[in-house]
Amino acid sequence: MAFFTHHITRALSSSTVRNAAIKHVTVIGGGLMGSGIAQVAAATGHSVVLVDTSEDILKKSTKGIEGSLKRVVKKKFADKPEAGEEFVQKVLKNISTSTDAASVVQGTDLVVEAIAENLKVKQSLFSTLDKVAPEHTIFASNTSSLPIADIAVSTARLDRFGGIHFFNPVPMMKLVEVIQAPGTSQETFNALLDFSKALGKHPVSCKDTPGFIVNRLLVPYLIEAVRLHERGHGSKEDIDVAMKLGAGYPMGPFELLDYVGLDTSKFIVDGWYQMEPENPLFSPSPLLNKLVSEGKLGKKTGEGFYKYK
Ligand SMILES: CCCCCCC[C@H](O)CC(=O)SCCNC(=O)CCNC(=O)[C@H](O)C(C)(C)COP(=O)([O-])OP(=O)([O-])OC[C@H]1O[C@@H](n2cnc3c(N)ncnc32)[C@H](O)[C@@H]1OP(=O)([O-])[O-]
Ligand SMILES: NC(=O)c1ccc[n+]([C@@H]2O[C@H](COP(=O)([O-])OP(=O)(O)OC[C@H]3O[C@@H](n4cnc5c(N)ncnc54)[C@H](O)[C@@H]3O)[C@@H](O)[C@H]2O)c1
Repeated sequence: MAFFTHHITRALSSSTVRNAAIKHVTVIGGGLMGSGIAQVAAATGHSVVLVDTSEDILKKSTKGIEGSLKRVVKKKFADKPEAGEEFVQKVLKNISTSTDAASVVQGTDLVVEAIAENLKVKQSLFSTLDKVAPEHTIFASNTSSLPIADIAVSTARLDRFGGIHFFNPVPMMKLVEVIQAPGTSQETFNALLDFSKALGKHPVSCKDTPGFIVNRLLVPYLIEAVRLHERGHGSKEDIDVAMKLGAGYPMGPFELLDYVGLDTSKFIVDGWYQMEPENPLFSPSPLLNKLVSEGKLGKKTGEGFYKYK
């Protein structure tokens, strides 16, 4: 069995990794992003514990990771399928799973949080973990749109708290935005940059500004595509084709929204509306709200703007 339930005792005690490179990583949230982050961390030799709320979800996460790894090795080990299979098994052995975050952070150097895009839920998680995680453990959020400082304030380790924003699909997307909040120490920031590089990613530095770099530009574009369609000015199919063939995007805006997840997209737009209520771009979108209320959350549920079944 490639995946095993986490045992609290670890071979390496927390004190031996103090000030050393990040080796043990706890990823909280085994959805689209957490699974991808766990996968690339394990594939680059880190020991990873992946945490979610139920064994059923974690089973789905591990199945997804295995499927994604197989896609990766199909290319990387095209001429050596046996070596590819060996690599998959080696990576899977680096990942254990747990439903109890507080009990597994003891030996961790870094906690990467990738749970729902909801400030209160993220604060509650970090506040709990702050009381049990070792002193040296760095906390980082993969939030798409929330200020890192607002999440960090739930802990007493502002200096060891930063942002690490990955892109979907994590195994394919090279970029990581590393965010230095006002309280983030230079040491923590450097550790997150080094960790991103160790994953084979290309980090860019970013201040704690809403949407960081990519989403500051991407969110207005995506939501404006929905508005354009809601106004009856273009079908979603034509808008998608237009942006792929006319602007060179790999996916059209509706395909990308489905790929990101409509629940996550709604969380982001609603959050920005609260932040900037005078900006009509972020006012509630009837179409987005309808799809989410119907449980049509995009590719992950089999239907969003498009059907995938
Ligand atoms: C309203 C507010 C919304 C805001 C949203 C913000 C969200 C967030 O904060 C930021 C983001 O992430 S923004 C989002 C940022 N993201 C973007 O913008 C993404 C834009 N899209 C793209 O870059 C491309 O379409 C893809 C790279 C996804 C797929 O490439 P493609 O060529 O179009 O199509 P293909 O034929 O399917 O795949 C080809 C091969 O790629 C490989 N592979 C693919 N997925 C894999 C995986 N999961 N695992 C492993 N491997 C994977 C595999 O080898 C596959 O070959 P296979 O033989 O089929 O196995
Ligand atoms: N989807 C994207 O394209 C994308 C890209 C970059 C960043 N993000 C951000 O990453 C985070 C996760 O997004 P996602 O798309 O992976 O969401 P998702 O819905 O696919 O997965 C979230 C997972 O977190 C789990 N979870 C929720 N509360 C939890 C808790 N208290 N403890 C443990 N697990 C918990 C859920 O069960 C679920 O499996 C969000 O903050 C989102 O904004 C998303």
